[in-house]
Amino acid sequence: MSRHKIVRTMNLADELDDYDGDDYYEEEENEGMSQADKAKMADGLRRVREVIGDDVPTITNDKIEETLWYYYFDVERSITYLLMGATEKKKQKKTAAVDSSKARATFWDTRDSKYWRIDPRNIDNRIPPGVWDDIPFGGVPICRLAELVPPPIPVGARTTGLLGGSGPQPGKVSKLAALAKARSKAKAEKAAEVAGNDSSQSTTAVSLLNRLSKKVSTPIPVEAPAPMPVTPTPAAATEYDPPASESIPQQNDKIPTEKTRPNFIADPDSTPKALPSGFAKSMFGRRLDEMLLDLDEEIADAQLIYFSVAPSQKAAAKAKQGFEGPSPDDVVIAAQSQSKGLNKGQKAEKSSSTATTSIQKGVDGLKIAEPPEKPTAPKIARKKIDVVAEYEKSKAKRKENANLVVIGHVDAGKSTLMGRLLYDTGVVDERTIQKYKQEAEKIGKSSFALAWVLDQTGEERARGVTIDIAVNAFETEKGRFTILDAPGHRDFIPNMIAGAAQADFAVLVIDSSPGEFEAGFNIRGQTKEHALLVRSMGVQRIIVAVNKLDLLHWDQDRFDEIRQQMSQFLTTAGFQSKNVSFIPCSGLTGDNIVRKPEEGLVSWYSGPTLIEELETAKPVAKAIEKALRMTITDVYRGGVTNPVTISGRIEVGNLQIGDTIIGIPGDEKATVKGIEVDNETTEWAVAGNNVQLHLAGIEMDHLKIGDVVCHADSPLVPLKEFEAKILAFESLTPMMVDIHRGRLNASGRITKLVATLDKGNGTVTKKKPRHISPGSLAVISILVTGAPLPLEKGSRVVLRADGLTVAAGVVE
Ligand SMILES: Nc1nc2c(ncn2[C@@H]2O[C@H](COP(=O)(O)OP(=O)(O)OP(=O)(O)O)[C@@H](O)[C@H]2O)c(=O)[nH]1
Repeated sequence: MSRHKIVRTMNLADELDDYDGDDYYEEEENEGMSQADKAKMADGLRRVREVIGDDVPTITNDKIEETLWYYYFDVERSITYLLMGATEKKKQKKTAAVDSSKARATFWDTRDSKYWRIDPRNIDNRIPPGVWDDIPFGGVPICRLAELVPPPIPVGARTTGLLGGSGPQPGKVSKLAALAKARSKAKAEKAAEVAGNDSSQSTTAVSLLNRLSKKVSTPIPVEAPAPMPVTPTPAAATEYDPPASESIPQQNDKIPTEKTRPNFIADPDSTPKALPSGFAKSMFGRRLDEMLLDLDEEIADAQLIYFSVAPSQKAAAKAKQGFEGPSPDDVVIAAQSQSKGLNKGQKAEKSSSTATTSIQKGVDGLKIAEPPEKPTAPKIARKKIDVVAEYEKSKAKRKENANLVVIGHVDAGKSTLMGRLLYDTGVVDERTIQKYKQEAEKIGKSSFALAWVLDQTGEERARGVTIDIAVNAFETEKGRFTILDAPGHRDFIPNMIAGAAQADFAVLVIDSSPGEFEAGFNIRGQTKEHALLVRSMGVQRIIVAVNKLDLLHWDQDRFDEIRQQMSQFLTTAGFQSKNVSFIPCSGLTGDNIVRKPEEGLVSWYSGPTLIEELETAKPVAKAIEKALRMTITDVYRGGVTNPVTISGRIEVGNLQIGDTIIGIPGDEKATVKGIEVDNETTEWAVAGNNVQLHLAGIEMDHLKIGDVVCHADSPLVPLKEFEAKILAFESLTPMMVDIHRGRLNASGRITKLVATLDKGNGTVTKKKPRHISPGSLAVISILVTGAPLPLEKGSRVVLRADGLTVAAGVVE
């Protein structure tokens, strides 16, 4: 079954329930050699020795272990490499050539080992025959080696789910969020059960009946006890406050009011005695009271409440005992009022003086916890840097960062292609790929080894499907790129929207194999939906990677056919043809990604590789002098010295250390005490930078994913109702919609269809249309059903309904 078919047929709820997602991380976190690794190493060493023997002097145990480690304990490859190395050495002695290990050592020296990624043996063509036969990886030209940065902190949704933002999140939640919620609820319930949660036992009818029915196995003849008059005790009325569901009032019953509610505990003799329900009678009959006496008190008490019958004397007496004397709260309140009275010079009443003394004693030992003080913003010097001028000066020195979102239909090969890009640029090393390959093989998904570079969570790997945006970065001689690998599956489109909201340009991956391009391109496919969405989110430049051409023996006709159909569609979707390009490639084999193709494709294609095309795609100039706007993608503790750190991409404006900021819709201010751009500390940052801000004077709880960071003196004003210019993907009428802004989504309603517009010049073609047809440009009015959303003129929004993207556009 193809992977997307598996996805379609699987029950996500079950999958989520079954999966214990952290397996993959556990191993990652283990920096040293684990016991399992040690065992594998010992076994590998033994097996290599069995084949090679002990008589090759250059092959030491250390060498074998090093090789096994490098090939992730693959004995066969290690043997091939070691034997080839020995042969090489002999040759080198004769020719006095450079010692390969020396060359390797030099390479190591010149680079920070942390960033060392490329095996030089791939570069100088000394690859042992057969080593890579079944792995089409490697072969990175030396000119492509780049100084590489570790990926930035992954976006918050990896840990926090789809929703974020301050304030309530009313209305519908996405399917994934709902599943996650259900899963945690189930877990919590399970935990409560295990812990023997008394309160749930006493109020849960089912569990109670289960317990009772275990104790009472034989039915008992029915005879109802005589009804008792209700004698309410108003003084202690609040001690019993049954939930509405506990007793169903009979037709002539008066619903007990606050004053008339009975006091079971204070006076057992005056306890109201109602008739047991029919169900109770049939279960327990006349012996109901006696049975209650026999049961343990805890069950008896619960039974008392559930069946609304008289309490057992024993249970009531015990309960009464427990409530004799003042409660701890009473003690505190009495002491407080007494001390207040004393402060005012009032004399304490003589009759209560004894009690007061004992209360006072008790109070002396008590302390009322003060609410934690809000951290005060320390004075952080603001250097009054002219950020715009500094940015202009630094432009020549700095490599520009571009965010690229990778989009396309499910299974088009997005993650594999990006894994390949990261591998061939050296961000991911050979050993990691080998490890992924072996692990993927174990679960029958060996072709996903490269995709696992991006698909890091257990869920994603187990299912072979990208769920959330993965963030990675790589650098070339000309630029720095942040990859946002978006999920292709339609269930995870909200995550894809979050990625598109931060992108400068898009790489649209197309599976060129027969039937697959068509599946993605049809009305239910994601190729069109993704392309429309990114354009609606403001992305102007799109690179179409016509992928998996290796499966078609680099068929030029197929490439031309796809190019022709896609060009037509992308132009109608609003992309200018100068901003659209097509790259034939294979993520799996690596042809035309970083490495120029050597055969097949080369017979008819001489254009740029994907990476060359990326280097030409300059991000659009940002408004760095305008008011600061940055959507928070993560909030976390950045260490002891940085208790509150946020990350995100500055969309507009600039900021510097010492600035006072506010996260809208929250109202707490904070001071910026440190800034990191692409993991380097800096004093200022501008629009387009992916930043981490270390904050002072605020607590974590006051900032949420999805909040918009502004300068405190120019905050955004959240909107409850707004007009938006949108492109309709589906037919629109006044209807309920989910409003997506980046990673946030909230429920709303289209209240008015204001007008349809001419696509060419934006003039009004019809006022107050009765509906808006798919493909039309229109202005509509939207009401947010919950709390106002952090939106303003120019904010990009996407509207979804019933799992479909129905429109996208810009707030007017
Ligand atoms: N032959 C061939 N197979 C490929 C190529 N690229 C990807 N695949 C295979 O296609 C399958 C799906 O690849 P992924 O990279 O997971 O696809 P994806 O688009 O990221 O999937 P989602 O994120 O779940 O939508 C895997 O089995 C890959 O090995 C390619 O260029 N050639």
